[in-house]
Amino acid sequence: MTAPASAPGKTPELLLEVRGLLSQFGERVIHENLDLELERGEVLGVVGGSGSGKTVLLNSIIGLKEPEGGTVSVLGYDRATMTAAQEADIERRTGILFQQGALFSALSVIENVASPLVEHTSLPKDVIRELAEMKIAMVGLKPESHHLKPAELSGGMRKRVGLARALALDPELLFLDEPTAGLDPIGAGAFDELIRRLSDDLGLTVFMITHDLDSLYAITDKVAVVADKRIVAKATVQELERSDHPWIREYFLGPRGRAADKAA
Ligand SMILES: Nc1ncnc2c1ncn2[C@@H]1O[C@H](COP(=O)(O)OP(=O)(O)OP(=O)(O)O)[C@@H](O)[C@H]1O
Repeated sequence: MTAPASAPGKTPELLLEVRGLLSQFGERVIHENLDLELERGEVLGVVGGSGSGKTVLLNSIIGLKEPEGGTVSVLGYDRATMTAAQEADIERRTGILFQQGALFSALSVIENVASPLVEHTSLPKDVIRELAEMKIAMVGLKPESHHLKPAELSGGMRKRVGLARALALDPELLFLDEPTAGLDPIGAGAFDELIRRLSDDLGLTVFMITHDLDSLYAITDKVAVVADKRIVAKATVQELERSDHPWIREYFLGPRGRAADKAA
């Protein structure tokens, strides 16, 4: 069992605060009045139907999409008013694992993992190399992988390299976009375990978009549900199983949901 995200009686520290988010593409409204909070130490799963706006939400949080309304604060900085130095601070203190890994295809595994250290620190080359080697070991890859190029890796290995790179700068906040998509159930289970262990050992706060019910049961503290253009619920999976919302009921109490519950 993991410790609760915040001690009782203590005001939780919010690493992420989204208020009244409005997201649009032309006339098309994706989010309206969306609120979401993430406390330090929390592992949050983000679910929702296909096209419900999970990736657009992630992009609004990490600064890839400008919101049409509302506020987005990351690590206490308001995205709309932050300075370039504050934005760089966020970049240093957050890690992102994109769905396809987004590795540099021309670079080797170790060069990919080292790239944030090269960009954001002035550490000597040998120290950068050592730190990158450490992160690669941390995600369970062998030294033999160091010189391989992304095209020479399996899907699961590519995800691990992406995770090692996301962890390169020892982030406080980690964003994962469908980390187990495309992995077989055993590979996905191992990846879930890895993320939970890293979050427990390093005190990482995690925002994880997923379709994977097993992941939700295995590693999240809470799950936020994107539906009806907003977050309709943020609760534990056990609480969500008792929800009246039709999409949540179908998702958690349909045949797939029941199987994941049993396996957990
Ligand atoms: N650049 C864009 N221009 C226009 N519409 C977009 C753009 N990006 C996303 N959308 C629309 O926004 C909606 C939400 O997309 P989003 O990718 O966030 O969904 P999602 O919940 O992540 O879906 P999935 O689970 O299938 O990945 C979709 O209807 C999509 O077509």
